[in-house]
Formats: sequence, structure tokens, C-alpha cells
Amino acid sequence: MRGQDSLFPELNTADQGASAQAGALCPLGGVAPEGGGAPVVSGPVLGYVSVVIDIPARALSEPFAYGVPLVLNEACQVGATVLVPFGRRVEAGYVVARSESLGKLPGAEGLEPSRTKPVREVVAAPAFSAASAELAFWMSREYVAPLSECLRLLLPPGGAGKVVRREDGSYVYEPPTVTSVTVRWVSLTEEGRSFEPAERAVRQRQLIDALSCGPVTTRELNLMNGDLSATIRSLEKRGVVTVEERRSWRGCEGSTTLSSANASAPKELTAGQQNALSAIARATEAASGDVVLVDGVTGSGKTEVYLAAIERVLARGRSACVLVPEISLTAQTVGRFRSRFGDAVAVFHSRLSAGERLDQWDMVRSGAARVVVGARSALFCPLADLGLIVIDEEHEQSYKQGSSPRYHAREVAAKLAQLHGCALVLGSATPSAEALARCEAGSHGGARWTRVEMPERPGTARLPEVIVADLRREFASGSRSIFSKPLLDALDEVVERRQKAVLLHNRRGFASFLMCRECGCVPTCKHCSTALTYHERTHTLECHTCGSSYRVRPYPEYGSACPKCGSRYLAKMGLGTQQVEDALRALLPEDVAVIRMDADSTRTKGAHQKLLEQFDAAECAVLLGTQMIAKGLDFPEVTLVGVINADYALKMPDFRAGERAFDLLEQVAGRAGRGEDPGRVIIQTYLPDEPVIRAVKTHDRSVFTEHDLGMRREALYPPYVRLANVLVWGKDERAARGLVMRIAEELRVEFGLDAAPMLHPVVETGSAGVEFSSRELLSRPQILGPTPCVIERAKDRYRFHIIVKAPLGCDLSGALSAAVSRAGTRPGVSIAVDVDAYDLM
Ligand SMILES: Nc1ncnc2c1ncn2[C@@H]1O[C@H](COP(=O)(O)OP(=O)(O)OP(=O)(O)O)[C@@H](O)[C@H]1O
Ligand SMILES: [Zn+2]
Repeated sequence: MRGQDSLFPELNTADQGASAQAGALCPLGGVAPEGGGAPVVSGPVLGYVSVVIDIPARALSEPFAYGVPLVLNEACQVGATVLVPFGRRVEAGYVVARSESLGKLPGAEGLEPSRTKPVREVVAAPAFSAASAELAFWMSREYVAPLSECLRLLLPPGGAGKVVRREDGSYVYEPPTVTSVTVRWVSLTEEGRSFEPAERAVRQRQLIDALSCGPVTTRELNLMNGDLSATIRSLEKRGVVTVEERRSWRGCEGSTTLSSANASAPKELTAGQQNALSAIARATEAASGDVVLVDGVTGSGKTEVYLAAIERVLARGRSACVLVPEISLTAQTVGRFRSRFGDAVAVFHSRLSAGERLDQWDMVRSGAARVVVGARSALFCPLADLGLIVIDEEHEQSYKQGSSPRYHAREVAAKLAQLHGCALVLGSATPSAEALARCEAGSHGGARWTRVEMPERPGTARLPEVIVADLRREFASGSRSIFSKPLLDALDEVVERRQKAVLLHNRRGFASFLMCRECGCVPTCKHCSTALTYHERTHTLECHTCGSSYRVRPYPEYGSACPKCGSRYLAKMGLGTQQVEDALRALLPEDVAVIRMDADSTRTKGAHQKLLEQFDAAECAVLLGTQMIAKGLDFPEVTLVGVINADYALKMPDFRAGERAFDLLEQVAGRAGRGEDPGRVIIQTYLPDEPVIRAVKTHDRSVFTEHDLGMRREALYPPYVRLANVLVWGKDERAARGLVMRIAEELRVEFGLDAAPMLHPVVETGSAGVEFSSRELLSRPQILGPTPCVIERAKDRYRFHIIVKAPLGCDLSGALSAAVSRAGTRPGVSIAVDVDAYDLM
């Protein structure tokens, strides 16, 4: 039974589960009849719960029914973690539904109450609501992922605890190790305010002075004055000070001097911003998960729209969730939200420690924080009464999770918005083909999709002029410099006028590598099939897939040799940011600050912010960086943006490469001219005729989208079809190959296709315009492969995949799930099902 009819799959009693699955999954230890021998709560039950066992196996993706004993009546609520007998063991699980009678639990009709076992223990308070549980069910089915893995996303940071079997056969639950901490705050009492220490009591005087402006933590007091604990104790006894334990809220620090982070709301909104806000208001009124795509050019004030919309939501007592790409979760973005909403903002990103994350999560659960700003996982925060979801830079690939459950935040957010009856706002200067297609269609999955344009920047700010520097011509004219003539001239002007410049040196996937100039060989890893990266400082070739390292002597060193043909011209290709930095410093006068931002210079905590603050404070400066500088930065004094080589982004072997290159170039171009002074962008490229380059040059997206969509339509790629990737890998090549073939066969059965692979896609010749209907494109699913992956081996595992293309509206997930479970498993072989896949390598 799959499809849209029932959210909850069929329910089982623990007995059925035990006979059907537990024997195969759990090693059977010393046996006691009722789940391990520890005492079992028995007696009358007060209703029933559905429990999802915390074992991430695809076969266990359904809940089991248990009774609620009297003593656990209060604690056993939806969202709680419980211990339950499961087969002959005790397992942890999550309560996903509760009902007075068994028949009322979704899917449990017809089960015998006498056959259900009672819940043994409640080990953690509710972490999620019934609506969130429903979301997890939806994700599990949509992304063919174990239900327990989806539910784990909803748990407090620190993860799940585990059930441990003790020597005596009993079971204990070990909670996660991340816990909250308290700090001791010292403050003056009422009498303390008039307390005069004796003249010789220097330590007392220090303490009183330190406390004169308000409470201070013992830690800070001791840091400032040396150990004061004895003084604190004696003055506490005399009633001069009090000491109080308070929970510490880690992760709330992070003030910044960045001017733009602390700006106040603009006096007047632009026409575009007002339109966007009205559309958001309508979507909010509709209360059915409607989506508004704010399609605004860079610097048009999208962030201001989010802030204003959130203000309205908070005024109604509701909460808001804002997703921003990990890369732009910088002090600047976070600062803008904190300066507007103060302590009501909780933040989640990968640079927080586990403790910081836990505290931020608790702030949300307690209701103290009603705005969450974070990366994709922030969607799963326990926000009460969700009133708005915002996804900034909606097109970003980082919204797709790379490990199970392989969800896309945009799709999960759309579902969440429907569950809560709130609006979903997507913002971008370069919206994804998927979002544009849905707005074109007007609706998707039962919700309205509306696009609002914001074509202009506020005030006098204009989109920058874009100049394309043709590197072929530069080369022909004899130049061997990193910088073309137009870029050199523009840099000179910036220095002369004491302004600022941003230079992008994007090297995504193309770090410096070695190549044989005679045979074209690029050394690859022995364990993986990926090209190796050359590291200058250690003279090694490194594999970024498995971490292997190889000693090497590149040309012109003595002993340089190509591994394939033996030629000595094994030479370095591709420039590092470091080298561009050196060239810049040699070029520019000493009083111009050159700030480099790449993976190396931002490794330490806070480095990112410090570098941006330096750039902000400098009088005249150049910020040189990888793609991490392309997005979100808002520095009005930047008048020049340069792209050292646009071609790295253009030449990736992926159908979304063009979209990503366009996004990157458009975004980085958007850093110029955000203030009063007009901006200029110089793009260096060997490929000036590419549609992406022409579109950026003219600020006309259609030049690119028409070309890109035409290509996708012809080759049958999203948004015209749904695409899934089934990946199978293992050390034993034959076993992996065998399983992937089996899955492909089962898929053909599932889709009713002939055993032979289809050679020709079903494409109807017709107009290649933007409008489309799934029927004319693809009448039935198509299976490509199985074939070895582009990366054939990784970490000594052989990798194979199957690509499935399906008509829009086809139940792709259901078919994949059925085929994969029928194909079964092989020891040592892993399977990953990636629905709406982005990474096809
Ligand atoms: N109505 C307005 N009046 C004046 N200034 C505004 C207005 N709205 C936004 N701004 C300012 O314009 C600049 C750009 O706005 P914002 O950062 O919100 O744009 P954005 O569309 O989010 O940009 P990007 O997508 O490029 O990151 C900011 O400095 C912001 O303070
Ligand atoms: Zn390797």
C-alpha cells in the first residue's frame, strides 16, 4: 500500500516484528521470555502508541504497536524516546502516535489488544510533535530512507542514546553524552550596594568594583582578577553578594563590528519589496503551504523582505525558520537577523560545537527563540506555531543532503509548510529550473507557486557593468600574466580612488593537478579513480576521496616522470589562491590590503569573520577568495569584481554545471556596486561565447535559461522528468555488480518495461519552449545502466549505479522502494537510493 492515501504504513505488533525481522537483524543473546529479563511493567494499559524502533534498516521502516501502562501515562507522549521489548531484546524507539484504542491508531485496525506488549520505560522527554512525525513519515517514503533515520533528524543535537545489555541480562539506556552546563553568576545584594570594604581589603574592593555594573560570572571574575573564590565566599556569608547557578546558553556570542550587519531597517521599501510582501501576506492568509518565489536581482533587498515578513509573523505570536546556505552563515547574515530580532534568534551551522547546538536547540524548544537561522537541518527544530519558512538562495546545491535520508530542503520545507499551513518563501537571483517551472505551472503538489520579480536595486544603486576579457586574445597578444589588460586597468583605478575590489578564484574540483604535457595523463589514485591534487608544500599528490598521499617530483625537478609514458614533462596545472595572492601583492602598492579567503585561511574558528572585518575596516583593499566570497557579502564600497578564470566552473561533467556556473558568476558580479558608486565586473575566460557568459554580461537570464532548458528538455533531465540515482558499492566487484543488475531487473519489472534496456528516449518533437507537459516528454520511466560510476572506485570499493528517469507525477519513490527491497541484500555491499539526485558522479 503506497501512494498518497495513508500517511502511516501498516502497523505491526511487536510479536509479528519479532518473528518477521528481529531474528534476522539482531543477534540473539542470553534469552529471557519478556525482553531480556528486567522487570516488565504490567497491569492495565491506558491506550496504545505506535513506536518506531531505532534500528536504521529499510526493512524496519514501519511502527509497532505497544500498550501504555498506567505509570507511564503522563510521560509516554508523541515524540518521547521509549524502551520496548522487541523480539527477545529491548530496543529504543520513538513514539509517533498515541490513541485510546488500538483500532484508532492509523493502520492498526484489526490488531488484537491482547497481543500487544507494554512500553517498559520512557527515557527521554518528547522531542518532536505529531506534525513533525508526519513529516518524517513523508520523508521516509519520498526518499526511500529508514524511518528511524528520518526521526533522528528531529532529536536534540547530540544524537540518539543507545541501549546496552548488561552482564546480568538486563538492559540500560545510555543517553547521549552532550549535556547542558551551568555557570555561576555573582551579583551584589541590596545591602551589598552600600557595603564599604575596609581600606586594606584590596580583594574585596576589586570584587565590589567588578560587580558595580551588574552580575558577572565567577569564571570572568577569576580571569580578570586572579582567583577570587575565597573573597566571594566570605562576602556571600556576610550577605554582600549572592551566587546563582544559571544555565549557560552557548552559541549566542558572536557580535561583529561589520557595519552592514548592524544596519537598521530602511525607511521605505521599494515597489518590488512591497509586491513581494503582499504576495507573502496572501500566501500566509491562504494557510495552505503556498510558495512565493522572490526572484530578485543581487542587491535588490531580498533579505530586507525576509526581515519584514518575519516581523509580521512574530507580531502574531508565531515563529519563523530561515534557511541560508552553509557558506553564507557568516557573521554578516546572522548579524542582520540578530540586530533586528535580538535574543529571539537561534542559529545552527556546522561550525558550532555539539554543546552550542544543544543550547540553541533548547532555546527553540523552550520558546525563548522564535526565529531560527540555519543550514538545512534547521528545518527540524522544534519551533512552536511555525508561521513562515524562508529559503534564501533557493537554488543552492547544499540544500540537498548527501547522506541518508537524501532529502532536499526545498521539498521538505514545502511539505512542512503544508503541514503547518504557513507560507514558504524562496529567494534567489538565479532561481533553480525546478522552482521556475513550478511557478510557470502555477501550482505543485497541491500548493500555489507564485513568482514575484524584484528587478531593481533600492535607491541609486544599479546593477554593475560586465566586461568579458577574452583570454585567447590576451594569450595571442603575448601576455602571460594572470591578469588581463582590462582587469589590470580596473585594479589601478580602484587603488587610485581608494575603493575596494573582490576577486574570485573559483577552483571547485580543479585544485592544482599534474598533467603530462606529452601524453595528457593526469595521475589518479590507486584506490579510487579520481584525479589527484598536487600539494606544493609537501611535494605530494593527495586523493581527496580516500586521503591517500603519494610522493612526486613534478617537472622541472630532476627525476620527474609520467606514470604512463615516462616523459619528464609531468608539470603542474591550475593556479592556487596562494599564487594569485602572491601575484597581487607584487602588483599592488603596499598600502593596499590583500585579504585571502579560502579553505586554508578560514580553517580556524572565527577566521572567516575576522577576515571580513579586516576587509570592512580597510580603507582600500582587495578580497581574494574561492566561491566562499561569491555570496551574500554586502559591502557598499566594492566597485570592482574580477573573475580570474570563469572556465573552471563551466566545464564540469554534470547537467547542472551551467546553472551552477551562472549562479556563481551572477552572484559574485552582484557584490559590485551595491552602494552609491557604480560597480564594474570583469570576467576572464577562454569561452566568451558560452550562453552563461553572455547572460551574465547582459544581465539577461533568458539567454542562459533558454539554452539550458532546451538542452535539458532534449536530453530528458529535470525539471522535465524526475531523476533518481541508485548507487551500489562494495569491495567485492562481482557481488556489487550482481546486486546492481538485480535491482535494475526488479525496476524493469516494477515499471513493466521489457528486459532489454531502452535505447531511444521517448521524446516528442515539438517546440523547445519553456512550457512543457510531462506527457509529451516521457510516457513511461526509463532505466539507464547499470554502469560503473564516473568515480569507479572509492576507498577500494567498486561503485555502480542506475539512473532512473520518470515522468513527472509518477510514484518514483514507491517503485524504487519496492524494487530495492525485492532485490534483497548481499554481505559487504551497500545501496544508496537518491531520489531527485544532484550528485551523479
Ligand atoms: N528599501 C530599501 N531602501 C534602501 N536600502 C535598502 C532597501 N532594501 C535593502 N536595502 C539595502 O540594500 C542592500 C542590499 O539588500 P539585501 O542585502 O537585502 O539584498 P539581497 O537581495 O538579499 O542581496 P543578495 O542576494 O545580493 O545577497 C543592503 O545594504 C540593504 O540594507
Ligand atoms: Zn583515493
